[in-house]
Amino acid sequence: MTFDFDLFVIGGGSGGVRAARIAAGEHGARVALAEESRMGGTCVIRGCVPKKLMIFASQAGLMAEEMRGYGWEGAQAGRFDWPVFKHKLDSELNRLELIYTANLQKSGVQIFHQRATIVDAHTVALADGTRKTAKHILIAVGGRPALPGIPGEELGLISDDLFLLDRLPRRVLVVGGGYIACEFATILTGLGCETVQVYRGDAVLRGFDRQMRDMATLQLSGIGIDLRLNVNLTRLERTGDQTRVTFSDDSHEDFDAVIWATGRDPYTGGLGLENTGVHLRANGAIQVDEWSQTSVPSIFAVGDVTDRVNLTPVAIREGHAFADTVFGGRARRVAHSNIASAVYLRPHEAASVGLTEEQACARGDVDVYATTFRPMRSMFAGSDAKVMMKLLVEPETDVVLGCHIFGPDAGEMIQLAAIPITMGATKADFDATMAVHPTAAEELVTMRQPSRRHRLEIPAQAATA
Ligand SMILES: Cc1cc2nc3c(=O)[nH]c(=O)nc-3n(C[C@H](O)[C@H](O)[C@H](O)COP(=O)(O)OP(=O)(O)OC[C@H]3O[C@@H](n4cnc5c(N)ncnc54)[C@H](O)[C@@H]3O)c2cc1C
Ligand SMILES: NC(=O)c1ccc[n+]([C@@H]2O[C@H](COP(=O)([O-])OP(=O)(O)OC[C@H]3O[C@@H](n4cnc5c(N)ncnc54)[C@H](O)[C@@H]3O)[C@@H](O)[C@H]2O)c1
Repeated sequence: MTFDFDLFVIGGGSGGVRAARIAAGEHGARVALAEESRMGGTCVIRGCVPKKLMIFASQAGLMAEEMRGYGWEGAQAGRFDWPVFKHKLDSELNRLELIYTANLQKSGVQIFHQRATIVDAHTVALADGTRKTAKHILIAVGGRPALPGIPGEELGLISDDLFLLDRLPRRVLVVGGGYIACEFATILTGLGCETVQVYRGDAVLRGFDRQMRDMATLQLSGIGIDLRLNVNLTRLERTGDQTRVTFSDDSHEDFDAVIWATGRDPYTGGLGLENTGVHLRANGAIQVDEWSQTSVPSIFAVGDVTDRVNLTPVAIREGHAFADTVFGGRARRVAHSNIASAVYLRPHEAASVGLTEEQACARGDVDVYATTFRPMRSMFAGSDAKVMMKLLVEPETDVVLGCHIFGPDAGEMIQLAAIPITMGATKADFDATMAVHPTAAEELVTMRQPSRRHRLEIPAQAATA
């Protein structure tokens, strides 16, 4: 049977673009890619990139405050001009989008700027009605913001909208306690919006190390966010140009904007998967094996649509491994353990790799080397901001199971700590490493004694059995 293409990729985001470029450019496959929106996907257009630029923009007030502590009398952030920033941001995203498109073209990928759906195991339908056949189909359609399912939810904004606003809201409510909610609340308050963040749990960043969650929770309030914990919303209504929010205790308040940051769902609806027999998980994510292959042998899926670890570098690795395996004759799997990540808060970021203290305790014995301190940089300026560094070590093997850093540029630090930890480094390897002085990161190689030792309690019956 002959096909129009060796590979048809649906979705021009992190995973899809990498897979298409490697399959076509390095392995000589005939590749097509369909993108219904802008090339680059979530990360480039409405995620990591614009978000990080906004984080940088948002830190002027904190920097001015710090500099006043260093003797720069009267240092002020000045007035933030959203239209000026927005214009620059738009130009930057246009530039990146063009680069992504050009790189695909240079690799020989045929691009269709339209939505694609699946007709059968080897056929894709484009929005203009044409059909294309391919030996393999790669689904890399990503995710979409999830709404909480309450009356009036359509009156709220989603994360995509933040990057499109004509003007910033004066008073804004951010709902959620995950990566997006915490980063967005940090951005908005830093840019001068009166920011309320509500979260239904007792500490933000569920899934992260508890001690770090507590520090992040404290910091959000410390930078001026009105953070309210153990709170839910029950309804949204329009009142003039305001959005009226009713909370779970029946109180209500008006905001210029409400932003949902209540998670993301795999974007599998309306994709035609019912025509194929591709198995989905309960949350709509595409079920794949270790090779990113679905239950239909010719169809593969990578990135957020598979809901494994929803981060850009993971989608890129999965796309690359797929292309090498299927078109390059080089079987490659992606290890989904020890994946480092960072939450870009200000002034201190929260960054992690490996097990949390809670996970390590549940798994077995663990020695915790942890320190919290005021770093010289902020202490001199008169700030109370504390840094936390933590290494979790398995006593029997001395292997470092996890590392957690809450501090300035923790994202940069965790990237480097992730290398030895991925290699299986022991605490002795960390100890043998000479410190770089004076840095905050030197604590990672100078913590001598465990702060606490957790030992797995073995039930008496099991111990004597
Ligand atoms: C606000 C925000 C901030 C983030 N920050 C970070 C961060 O700092 N670090 C990090 O690692 N990750 C971050 N992420 C997560 C990261 O963006 C995703 O994990 C990553 O983009 C997933 O890549 P993907 O290829 O799976 O999907 P996407 O990048 O979402 O790409 C999917 C593409 O498919 C297109 N598409 C969908 N359906 C169709 C169709 N039927 N036909 C044609 N095209 C289609 C979409 O338009 C989209 O362009 C962030 C996410 C958000 C929302
Ligand atoms: N810095 C980064 O690397 C970065 C930044 C942003 C996003 N991301 C990726 O994108 C993914 C999605 O981010 P996210 O913040 O949307 O998801 P998330 O899963 O991290 O957080 C969702 C939050 O919404 C809350 N929530 C869910 N349903 C709710 C409801 N009905 N009412 C009230 N609260 C509710 C949850 O308790 C949770 O706090 C992340 O898991 C991450 O993988 C990464």
